[in-house]
Amino acid sequence: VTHGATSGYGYGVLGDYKTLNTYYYNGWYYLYDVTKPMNGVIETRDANNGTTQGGYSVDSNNAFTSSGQAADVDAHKYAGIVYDYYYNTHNRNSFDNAGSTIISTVHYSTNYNNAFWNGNQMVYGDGDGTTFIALSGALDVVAHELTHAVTERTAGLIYQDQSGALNESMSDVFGYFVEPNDYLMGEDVYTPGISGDALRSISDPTAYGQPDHMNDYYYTSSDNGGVHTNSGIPNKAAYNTIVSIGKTKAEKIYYRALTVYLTSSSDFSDARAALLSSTADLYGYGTEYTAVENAWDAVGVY
Ligand SMILES: CCC(=O)Oc1c(C)cccc1C(=O)O
Ligand SMILES: [Ca+2]
Ligand SMILES: [Zn+2]
Repeated sequence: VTHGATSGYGYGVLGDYKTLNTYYYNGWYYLYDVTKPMNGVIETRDANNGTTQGGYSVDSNNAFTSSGQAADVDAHKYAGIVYDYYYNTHNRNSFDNAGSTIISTVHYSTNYNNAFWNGNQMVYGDGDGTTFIALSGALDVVAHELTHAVTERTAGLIYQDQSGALNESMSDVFGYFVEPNDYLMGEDVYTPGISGDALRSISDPTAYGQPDHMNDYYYTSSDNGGVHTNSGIPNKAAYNTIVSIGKTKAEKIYYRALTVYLTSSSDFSDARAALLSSTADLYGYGTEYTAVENAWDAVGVY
């Protein structure tokens, strides 16, 4: 065969075996997934500890089994899982709902305890080995980053103060919806030497220094007005909503709020209103509506 879709495999950041959608071309196998509907493509690249986009992640025998390939394996696999979540659950075709290619770059810089969406692609550091290991090794982190892209193309929540904290919260909340086995964020790649901890918790934001009530809103000029701190307040409201109406209904109202009602300057009170409008649209003014009111009352947002 000259070129085309192939099935490979590899080991992820935690040493776990996984199959991969790859592409054979001219003697090399690429982390390039063409199996998605509507021609959605997922491609994974390797910066090789530089700070450029890097070149395609390739392998000579379709077995991505070296330690240096683990971050590539997970970035690729998990981007595919997040694509599938948005398509299967919300009928959204990639972050722009137009099938744009989802690009990830791993091994960005050195000892880089960070992951981000740069406006065009996801970028993952390797961590310093103490605070983080390679950040693409956590599905909720990948979902968090790709949700920044979805938010950017929908509500466009400005990354500052309350709209910025909402931006962060949407990424954490969809990180939960994609990986609903716990209410923690980043636990799989955070502090390898400490078990049971996480970057954040949506069930108890205060466990990691975040407020869970407006009375404790953190006014600061750093971190774009504390967007990674104040996200605890809408995160707690989301947790309250999930516990009372269940994940299936909660993810529908959150997706509708993000894509229909929220705008770039929405604040926490606007988020409450957007979620109530979404709930009314989908389920009426019954128990679900009351549950969302109670969820936001409990965090002091009206
Ligand atoms: C859960 C993923 C996450 O929070 O990634 C970030 C990290 C690790 C550092 C700085 C910013 C971010 C982010 O994506 O907001
Ligand atoms: Ca998690
Ligand atoms: Zn974020």
